[in-house]
Amino acid sequence: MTPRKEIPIIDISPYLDPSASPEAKKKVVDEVKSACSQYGFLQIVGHGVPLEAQRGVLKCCKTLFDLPVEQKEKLSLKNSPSRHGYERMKEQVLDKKALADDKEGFYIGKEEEYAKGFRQGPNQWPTLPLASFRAPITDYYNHMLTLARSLLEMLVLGLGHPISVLDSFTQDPVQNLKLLHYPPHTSKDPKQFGAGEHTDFGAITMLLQQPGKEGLQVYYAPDDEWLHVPSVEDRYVVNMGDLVQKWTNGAYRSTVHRVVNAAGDDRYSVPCFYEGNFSAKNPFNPDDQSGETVEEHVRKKFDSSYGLK
Ligand SMILES: O=C(O)CCC(=O)C(=O)O
Ligand SMILES: [Fe+2]
Repeated sequence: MTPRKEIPIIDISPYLDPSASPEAKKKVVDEVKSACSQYGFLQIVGHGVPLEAQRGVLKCCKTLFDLPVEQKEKLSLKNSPSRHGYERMKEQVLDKKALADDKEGFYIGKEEEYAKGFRQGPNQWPTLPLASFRAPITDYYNHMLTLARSLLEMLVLGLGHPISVLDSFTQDPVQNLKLLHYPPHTSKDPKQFGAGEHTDFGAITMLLQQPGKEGLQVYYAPDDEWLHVPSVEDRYVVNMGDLVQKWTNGAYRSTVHRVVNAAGDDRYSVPCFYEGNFSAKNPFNPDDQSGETVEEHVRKKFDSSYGLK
């Protein structure tokens, strides 16, 4: 019997350690490259994000989603030109062949003073004490920016590019946290998912799951099977979005995945979507400047999943 496939688990700490040898760093880059080519997904440890920051953001999920629904509705993403804020239960349809997603969510981006456009504007903060929401969220957001930068470096190095190709792409980057709450499923309809089948829209996603609360499934085409991803404290799941697949001509894959809440009770998770500079075209290949910008691509997919325009 062939062993069951699993998403590779990679310790990236040698890459982050200034005193590690070039060989040790290259080994990490090679492992990341191989996971992105075969699965489009990896699990990472040794990532440098403090445990308190991870626990803090998961606690914010409970704090936010426990608020009365009227209070959450006041923060609807539909009120915000930048589309920050609250997604009510069953508001998003990630798979149009399935039922609406059995989840609620809350988007937080970089705090801007005024509305600049899609994904770039002020956040809609709930009325909660600074220390119980905005402060831990902001701290976590900044850790994600640092992690994204390191991951992107490994991705470009894996394809033989110098790190400098990232210079303009990582300038003023758009990045969004999404707090997610999956209640226990009440429907037994086989078309009901917590999150329907989809690929992520942007560049890379860094996903934090509530430890022990499983639900993420990744489609592995060679075996035509869904791989169940474990949920282990201090381990991130990283995946490539559509843009990276397009920019690398498929060398790194953007893989279909979905969520079925297997926890038996509430499940919280926090994906962080790193999109990069919104006017970028192809940071992996400066000669390929055809096609859409990051903003055009992400906006189209986002709007379609919420039935906006
Ligand atoms: O909650 C999860 O485990 C994954 C969520 C996801 O795939 C997404 O929000 O794009
Ligand atoms: Fe996703």
